Amino acid sequence: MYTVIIPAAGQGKRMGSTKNKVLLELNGKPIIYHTVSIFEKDINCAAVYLAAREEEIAYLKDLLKDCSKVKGIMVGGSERQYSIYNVLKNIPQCEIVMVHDAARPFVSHETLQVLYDATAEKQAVIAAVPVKDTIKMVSDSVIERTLNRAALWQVQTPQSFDYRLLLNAYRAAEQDDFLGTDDASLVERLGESVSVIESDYDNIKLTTPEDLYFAEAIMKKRGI
Ligand SMILES: Nc1ccn([C@@H]2O[C@H](COP(=O)(O)OP(=O)(O)OP(=O)(O)O)[C@@H](O)[C@H]2O)c(=O)n1
Ligand SMILES: C[C@](O)(CO)[C@H](O)COP(=O)(O)O
Repeated sequence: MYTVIIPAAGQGKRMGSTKNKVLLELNGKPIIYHTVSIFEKDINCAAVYLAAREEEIAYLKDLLKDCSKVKGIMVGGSERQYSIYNVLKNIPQCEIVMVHDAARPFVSHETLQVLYDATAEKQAVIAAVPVKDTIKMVSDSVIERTLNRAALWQVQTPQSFDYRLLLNAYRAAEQDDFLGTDDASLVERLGESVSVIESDYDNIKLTTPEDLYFAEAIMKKRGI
């Protein structure tokens, strides 16, 4: 069984909304509700912990009161990494811990199962998809070089780890004042190997307003 940490304490600045984007509704329910519901239904998930903005904790507790796997909602920090760390260091010890963005409400049960099985063998495994576009490094509007697309993956969450390894990685990042944009990068800098499993292109992060159109399309396709 695994524990999942769901960071939900962002602001959604790039979404341009007046409220935290994970509280915006899709099909009559807040995005965070859709995300938590996936883990509530996942047979291998034992416990769900959320990082939330202090002023939204009471609302989330009420919204998620029927989700029996939600064991705690803790206050987040000013950066995604700080939000996750605050939860990670306050949850009961477990074997496998996953981190999944509240803003990714379309992760599939198949991806969760593949990640879970892989983490039994490897200590760090993340969901990702092969990059579809050609990616170039640009400096001052001039191309420096074209990267080898065959080696590029666009990383997502869930990111799944041996609990001790992730805790050590977060502690080391704090000590070194390192701020990463995902959890794997904290483990990578310890020199530990992180594996990738192929997820799917529906597992988008709702980041900018146009992502809401894609979300509508994904829900329509799934008959939600
Ligand atoms: N201080 C923060 C920042 C982000 N997150 C969470 O981390 C996930 C991924 O972050 P992102 O998509 O960047 O969300 P925001 O930080 O809200 O977006 P923006 O950067 O546009 O403000 C989201 O579920 C978000 O709620 C968090 O828990 N604490
Ligand atoms: C963890 C993540 O979802 C992987 O794509 C992403 O890096 C979150 O970063 P953001 O900078 O908060 O969008």
